[in-house]
Amino acid sequence: MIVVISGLCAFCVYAMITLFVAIQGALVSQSVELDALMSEAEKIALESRSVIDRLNAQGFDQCNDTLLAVMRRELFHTYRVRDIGFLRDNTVLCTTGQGILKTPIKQDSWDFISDDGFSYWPAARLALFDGEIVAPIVGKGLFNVVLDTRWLEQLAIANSRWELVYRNSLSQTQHAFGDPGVFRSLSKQSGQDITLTTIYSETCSDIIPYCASAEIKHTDVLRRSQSLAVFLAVTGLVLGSGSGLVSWLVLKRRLSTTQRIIRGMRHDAYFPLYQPIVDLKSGSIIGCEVLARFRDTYGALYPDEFIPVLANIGKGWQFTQLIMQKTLDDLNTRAGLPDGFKVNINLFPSDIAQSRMKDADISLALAASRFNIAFEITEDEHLDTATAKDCIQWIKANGFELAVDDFGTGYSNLAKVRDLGCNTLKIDRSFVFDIDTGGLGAALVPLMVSIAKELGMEVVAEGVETSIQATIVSNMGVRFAQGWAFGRPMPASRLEELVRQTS
Ligand SMILES: Nc1nc2c(ncn2[C@@H]2O[C@@H]3COP(=O)(O)O[C@H]4[C@@H](O)[C@H](n5cnc6c(=O)[nH]c(N)nc65)O[C@@H]4COP(=O)(O)O[C@H]3[C@H]2O)c(=O)[nH]1
Repeated sequence: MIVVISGLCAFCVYAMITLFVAIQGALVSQSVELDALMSEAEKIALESRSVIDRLNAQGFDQCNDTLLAVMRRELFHTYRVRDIGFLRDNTVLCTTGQGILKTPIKQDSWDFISDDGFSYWPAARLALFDGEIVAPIVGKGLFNVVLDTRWLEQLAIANSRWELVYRNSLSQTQHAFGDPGVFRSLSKQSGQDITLTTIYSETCSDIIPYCASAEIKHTDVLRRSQSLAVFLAVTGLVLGSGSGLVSWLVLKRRLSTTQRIIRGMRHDAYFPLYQPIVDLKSGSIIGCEVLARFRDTYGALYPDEFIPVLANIGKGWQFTQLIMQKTLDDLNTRAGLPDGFKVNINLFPSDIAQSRMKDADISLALAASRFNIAFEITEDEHLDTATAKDCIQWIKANGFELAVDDFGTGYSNLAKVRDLGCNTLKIDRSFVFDIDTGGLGAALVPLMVSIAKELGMEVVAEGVETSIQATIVSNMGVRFAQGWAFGRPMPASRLEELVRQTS
């Protein structure tokens, strides 16, 4: 579902961007085409008006062969006039196309008249060269001309509706050519307007009293450019499915964290780091806590991710043995670490509850090592069983120490700690982090210290990040501490170096 949604989202975003680009492109080409339309309209208007003015200036008052010859010569020299007519009293008497008319044609009254006296018939129906055509006519005095608008039609914007209007000195407009009603008269001299459905442009000429406008629907922008639509569809599909694929891979990778954690056991992904434990009085490093790390080809995972999974899938003991063995391999050869150096190793509650530790080869190897091994356990209901108690007895009888981890959180309480016969109490870092600003720890740590002393236990403060915190917990009677103030979890070689420096 996420894959489909993400693919669709990517497709929509992409489609919107492409549509926006296409609309901007359409707007630009609409303006260019409109300018070309206007320029052609200027040529038609100027040419037709000058033909009419020249003929009127020659003083003919009747239609004869001389006039027809003059009219035909004029027609011959024009590009944008198709026919010239001579008329009197609104009746066409002769035309360049048909000569002197046997039956003169009564001219309809004009649709509009310009400020300088030119009459217009924007869509006249007329017989021309034996055919009936619809063409604009303009006339003044004794002459009118049929305009050749084929260039205009060719220039007209495909799929766009467009209109050419005459604008008089009072800014009133009259339809002259194209699709009636398109022109809206934006208040500016020329302008553009994009609405939700259409793209509209208009421009007015400085030379002739005409304005041109064009309008295209957004949907037609794509229809107009079929190749753009195909491009949009293909690349959109590629992008949409690509994005879907990426989310699928991310999802798959996430889902397979458990697989990575399991595979990591076989592929040597786990290794231990060591965090120093410091004697606050002397400042020397008296031991370390073993903290597991995970790294495979996809990157690192942290204990908060893999420890609960390992516990859930029943791989706790296998993992504990692996870390113990690596710890021994790492530390045994480090001459810089003194005999009796304290090494704290974390156990899963199940390692004890199922008595895994008892008589295991790795437990015996640890017992035989030159280090003072302490097992860190978090108080847990499973430790109340007879099997667990038997295992704890075995642990103590074999010279190991027990430390209660994260004291003050979860199930831990002092009565149980006393019953288990723990040697060390590790105060959880949540009591330390705000101890210098009078947090909960400021009140509770002295209490924990005094009870631990009564029970004959050592106290380690976890998560000491600053020297101020170290001084405060030390003043509260805490003897040992662990935290970034003394070093982050580090490789054995670095630990050995630090021990040498501080001893
Ligand atoms: N904010 C802060 N954090 C500090 C500071 N100093 C140390 N820490 C972090 O606090 C955690 C202390 O270990 P933990 O309480 O035993 O808590 C451990 C432990 O319960 C468990 N764990 C780690 N390694 C093992 C292992 O090998 N076996 C088992 N069973 N559990 C392990 O995972 C927990 C988390 O381990 P990490 O992520 O390594 O986190 C470590 C350590 O990196 C500090 O000054 N400030």
